[in-house]
Amino acid sequence: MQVTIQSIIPDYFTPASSEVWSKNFEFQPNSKYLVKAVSGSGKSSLFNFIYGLNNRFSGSILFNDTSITSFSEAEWTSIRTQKIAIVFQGLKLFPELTALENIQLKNILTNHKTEAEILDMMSQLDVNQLANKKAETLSYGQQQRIAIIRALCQPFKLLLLDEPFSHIDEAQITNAIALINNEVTANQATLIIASLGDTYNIDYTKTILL
Ligand SMILES: Nc1ncnc2c1ncn2[C@@H]1O[C@H](COP(=O)(O)OP(=O)(O)OP(=O)(O)O)[C@@H](O)[C@H]1O
Repeated sequence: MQVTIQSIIPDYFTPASSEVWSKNFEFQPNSKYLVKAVSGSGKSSLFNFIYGLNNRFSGSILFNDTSITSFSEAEWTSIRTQKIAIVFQGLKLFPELTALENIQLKNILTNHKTEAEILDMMSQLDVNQLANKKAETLSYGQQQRIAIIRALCQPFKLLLLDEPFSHIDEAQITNAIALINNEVTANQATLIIASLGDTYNIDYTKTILL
């Protein structure tokens, strides 16, 4: 999916000069981007704009050739189930649900992965033994790995990851990147990772500064 941003500026803060704010930029289909941002430069805002959770900006965002302001709530629901997957900086897991129940939330709607496939993904990230534990009982790094797997258990053409590895050790980051790369390729999707500084070992099409 092509995502075009045209002269976007948040309504509620004045960003510093960057390669994104106030500029025109196209995130191309089947491409990988690192968005490097210092804290407070607005990367969570950018992701919330693209995900349709926050419309407090001027300028335009287009998916392929369609402005996102034209989407109805029903269309956004469909987009968030079928087209865009996300790992929020704050993860947004449901604390009372188990790890597996959290992962299944969108998968149940789309039948994208079998339970065996999900458990295999969990074992690749060494969280399979946590499947039946409530999310609130897991460490933050374990929750991050659950949130990553949840994002991968739906169809998507765009995967947004907001500091997804901040509490994960090197070995598990390597495993997570392998899993993410596989699923991005299988879905023929665009990947956008936001990071405060780490670049990770990913074959980016482009790194942009926010
Ligand atoms: N809903 C809001 N209303 C008003 N100001 C906001 C709102 N959300 C964010 N801001 C402000 O906008 C700026 C960017 O916030 P944002 O969370 O997008 O940055 P960020 O780069 O993701 O930050 P961090 O990496 O520290 O989480 C900050 O100055 C923040 O205080």
